[in-house]
Amino acid sequence: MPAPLPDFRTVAYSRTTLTELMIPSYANFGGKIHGGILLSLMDKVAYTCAAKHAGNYCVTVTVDGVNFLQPVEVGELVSLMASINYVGRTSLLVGIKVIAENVKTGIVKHTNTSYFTMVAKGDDDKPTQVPGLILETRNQVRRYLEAIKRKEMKAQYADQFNNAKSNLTIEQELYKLEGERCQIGFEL
Ligand SMILES: CC(=O)SCCNC(=O)CCNC(=O)[C@H](O)C(C)(C)COP(=O)(O)OP(=O)(O)OC[C@H]1O[C@@H](n2cnc3c(N)ncnc32)[C@H](O)[C@@H]1OP(=O)(O)O
Repeated sequence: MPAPLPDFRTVAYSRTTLTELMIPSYANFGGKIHGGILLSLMDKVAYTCAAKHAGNYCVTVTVDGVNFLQPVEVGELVSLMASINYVGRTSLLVGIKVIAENVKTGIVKHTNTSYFTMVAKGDDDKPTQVPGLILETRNQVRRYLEAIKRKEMKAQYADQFNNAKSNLTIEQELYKLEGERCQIGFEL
């Protein structure tokens, strides 16, 4: 029988940093690192952090805030710092900060901060409860509260967008295409 999970774990318990050298095979035709490589590394560090907190395998459910703000170059050292910002019953929100360092100049750039929602799965492959989170600093409390706000606002946005989509009629909104860079290539 597996050992019972503790009721609560600290943020520090699962905090994870992954550092990887950007090698030439990671580059796109323009010589910069593929976004997909960075996404894959982000998924890896999110998984490690979430699984460590949960004490179980986890799956990625949603990814928020992926904006590649600055290109990453071959030869740079990319570090991905992940920590648990929030826990629900079976879900965890992992915040990931990505930085890239030029080893010659020492210049460090912040390339993005993203949020991965992961869900812990039990041996039956069903979502399973995760330990609660012990918040030990004001920053951890702030991140937890931000995560609650993010969840509330996402739910509101999803409702509003679904509503707007179901009320959308082409005839009423057609005027919005004026000035857009598209042409209607059939008879409406
Ligand atoms: C493209 C890829 O590579 S995907 C990579 C790997 N990812 C996967 O395989 C995930 C596949 N998806 C799944 O297995 C399922 O949809 C699950 C486990 C994520 C959710 O299963 P469900 O049957 O909907 O479970 P349930 O309704 O109990 O929700 C479980 C948790 O997920 C959360 N959840 C479900 N959908 C979402 C969503 N869209 N956004 C945020 N959280 C979500 C729920 O809020 C709940 O969290 P809580 O327990 O903390 O309150």
